[in-house]
Amino acid sequence: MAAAAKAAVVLPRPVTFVTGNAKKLEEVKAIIGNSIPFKSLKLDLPELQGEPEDISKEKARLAALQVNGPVLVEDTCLCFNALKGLPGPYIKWFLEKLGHEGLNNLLMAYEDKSAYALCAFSFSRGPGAEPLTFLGKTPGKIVPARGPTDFGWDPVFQPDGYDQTYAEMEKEEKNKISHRYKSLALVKSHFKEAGYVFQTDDGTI
Ligand SMILES: O=c1[nH]cnc2c1ncn2[C@@H]1O[C@H](COP(=O)(O)OP(=O)(O)O)[C@@H](O)[C@H]1O
Ligand SMILES: [Mg+2]
Repeated sequence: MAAAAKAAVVLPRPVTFVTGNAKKLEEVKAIIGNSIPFKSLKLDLPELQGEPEDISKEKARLAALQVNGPVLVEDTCLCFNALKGLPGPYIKWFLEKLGHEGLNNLLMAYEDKSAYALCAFSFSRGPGAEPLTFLGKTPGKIVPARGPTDFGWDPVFQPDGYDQTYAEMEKEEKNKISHRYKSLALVKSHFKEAGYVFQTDDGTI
């Protein structure tokens, strides 16, 4: 006989994906599709300093309190191996201040141009619940900017095994190999395994 079924965890409403970044939202929509019922909320949450996983978890705790329900948040790092993982979680400010050329210049003194993109999604079932974190990592290298400049450091990151930068790739192609795709694949399997049940607004399940 099969093991006794676990009681389903009922979530009071769809998961809210909290982000202030429209481009991230676009990718998350494309990758998640209909597999997880979610809506989005545009909110730029403060970020703790520290390790990527801890930053993401803390963001989820804050978001769950603000939304008063289940939330999904993410934090993305771009880590240069020659710089022992920096800029990492601080890439947003490095990019803002230095631009694509400045990011390349940071590596001028090093032969090693390798880097990795790291995405940390965290899911919290609600206020007070310990968030779960899912990490997705895509290795590549830092190159002089090529391609459209509409999303962050996409033009300077060339994933291993490709001649194109993230920016030059078709969106569907990026979404099949990206750090965000890999992290969301783990989120999706977690949802599948946990078998969450979503309560709709009118109280029915
Ligand atoms: O997949 C990506 N490609 C290129 N740039 C990205 C990607 N994901 C995030 N970024 C950029 O990297 C930085 C990561 O910062 P963070 O994850 O804190 O973003 P957010 O605060 O805008 O949500 C931001 O500048 C963001 O625009
Ligand atoms: Mg960040």
